[in-house]
Amino acid sequence: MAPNKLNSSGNTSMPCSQGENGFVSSFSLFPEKVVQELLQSPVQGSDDHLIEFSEALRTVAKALRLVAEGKASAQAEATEWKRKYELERDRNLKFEHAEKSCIEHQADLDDVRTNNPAKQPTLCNEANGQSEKCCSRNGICSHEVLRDGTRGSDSKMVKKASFKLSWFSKGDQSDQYKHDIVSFERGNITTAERSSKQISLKWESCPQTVLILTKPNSVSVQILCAEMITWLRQQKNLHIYVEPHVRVELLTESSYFNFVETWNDDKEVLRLHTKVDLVVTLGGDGTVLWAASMFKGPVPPIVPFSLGSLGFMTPFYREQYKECLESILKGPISITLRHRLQCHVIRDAAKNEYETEEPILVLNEVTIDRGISSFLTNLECYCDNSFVTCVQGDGLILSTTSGSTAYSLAAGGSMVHPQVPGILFTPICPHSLSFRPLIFPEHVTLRVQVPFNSRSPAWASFDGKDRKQLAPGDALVCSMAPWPVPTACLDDSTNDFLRSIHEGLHWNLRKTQSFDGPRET
Ligand SMILES: NC(=O)c1ccc[n+]([C@@H]2O[C@H](COP(=O)([O-])OP(=O)(O)OC[C@H]3O[C@@H](n4cnc5c(N)ncnc54)[C@H](O)[C@@H]3O)[C@@H](O)[C@H]2O)c1
Ligand SMILES: Nc1ncnc2c1ncn2[C@@H]1O[C@H](COP(=O)(O)OP(=O)(O)OP(=O)(O)O)[C@@H](O)[C@H]1O
Repeated sequence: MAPNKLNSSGNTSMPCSQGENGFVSSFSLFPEKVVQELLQSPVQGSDDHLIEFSEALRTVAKALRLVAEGKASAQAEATEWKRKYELERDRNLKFEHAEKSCIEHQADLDDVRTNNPAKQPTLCNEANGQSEKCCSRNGICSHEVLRDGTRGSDSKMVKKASFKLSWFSKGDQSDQYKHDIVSFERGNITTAERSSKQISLKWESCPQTVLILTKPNSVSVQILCAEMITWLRQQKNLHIYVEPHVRVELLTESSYFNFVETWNDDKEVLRLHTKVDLVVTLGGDGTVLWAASMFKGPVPPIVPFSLGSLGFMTPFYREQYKECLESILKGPISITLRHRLQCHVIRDAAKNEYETEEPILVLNEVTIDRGISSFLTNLECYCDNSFVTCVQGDGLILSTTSGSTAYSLAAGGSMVHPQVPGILFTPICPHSLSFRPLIFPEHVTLRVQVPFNSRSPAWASFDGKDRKQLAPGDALVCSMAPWPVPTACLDDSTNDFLRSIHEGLHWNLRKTQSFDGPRET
């Protein structure tokens, strides 16, 4: 440390510094009297005195240095605390902001769900630089995935295509959404004019990436898949994704398919919705279910081609795949937003309701049944914490309206138009003469609990797969998922639905009574 210099008046200029936040002068650390004595006492001529004085100065300097160092570290600590505080404060501000916008967004969603016309959102679309309100609860926020561009196989940056969803009704030119809740004018409660709300998807930028999913172990499907990929690449210059095993099959056939892309692990599957503009399924209903199960969040529009057996949800014919795809890629597309159920298994050992296993999304239904046990199931059911009933029989089906024509139908449930938002509550062979199926509104949360006095465990299965055992005390909680599956219509939601129950299930098909016969008198 540099020796202290005497200033012009013989005073020692002691080290002191003004730090950025008011670091005090060193002198104020000592009693005024001592400092004055030190500074006033003139340096005596005698060596002893000089030595004594310089010793005293050294001691003071050391003390000051210690103080300064102590102050500095205290200062550094204070600065560090201040930095941490500012970081925490910024984080809290961000969180509050996010929470506030989430509350606003939820309010928007609630407004949408209560069909508040003033709040009808139109989907976001950053492609043309407009930042509009967020999408509806049942829509797909195309802007949410637009941010991620990806590199195509030719290493060109591929942006996700943007699109807009709108409601339109055939007769009415405007696509304004008509609110269909009751309105109250002059004391008369009336239901607003209902409009056929067919949902339409309009591309705002060209789709560039297609994922093709195929039913396994089918030669005819493999042949069509190779042909369709070749056409999409040569005529439309699209990026194509397939499942890993399909890419291996294609390359075995010809190295031409080297441009086809795939993924390496489940983490990449979770990001698929940020890359894929359109999904094409080649198979039956199970392939559509398989396609939906690959998306744990937003689902790109799905174009199901019928190459299965029944094909209830697969309206497109393989023979006209070129015309179909031309029209789909050009748009607009009539789509059916097929609601999904989000299921959580809550184990008895869980500490609280939020400690659940990974949520499972189903497009058809979740069933809770007796499995291989020969005993009746005994399931306690609640709707929003209100007791509903106790199911004693083979089990219970909680189904979407899309799944109303699947297992639920076989168990005696009603067939419901897939655009109707609701949850079907259908018992499987109930041992009771009075148990009729129910349909709940889409906003409820259903809970199925295995009571502790149940003679055997129950089993849950999701779209017919992934069976999980439910021990006494375990529960399954189910509610509407926020991400529906948008499937393209050949005509529109209603005509496609009617065609599938007529052609697929031969609903109410009977010989017509002959004209001749007794007459009314
Ligand atoms: N007793 C039954 O009817 C029964 C039993 C088990 C599963 N299923 C259904 O099978 C579905 C799984 O289908 P998969 O193809 O993976 O298995 P799968 O191959 O066993 O097909 C079962 C049948 O259900 C039909 N199906 C599937 N979803 C349908 C829907 N939404 N509407 C009308 N029919 C539909 C399929 O076309 C198929 O013919 C389950 O979600 C369940 O609904 C039905
Ligand atoms: N890409 C896939 N990977 C693995 N399994 C699949 C895939 N696609 C379909 N599956 C399964 O293969 C089975 C048969 O598929 P799918 O249901 O489409 O054909 P299908 O039964 O002949 O037709 P349908 O369901 O219309 O009667 C289903 O259980 C389905 O879950």
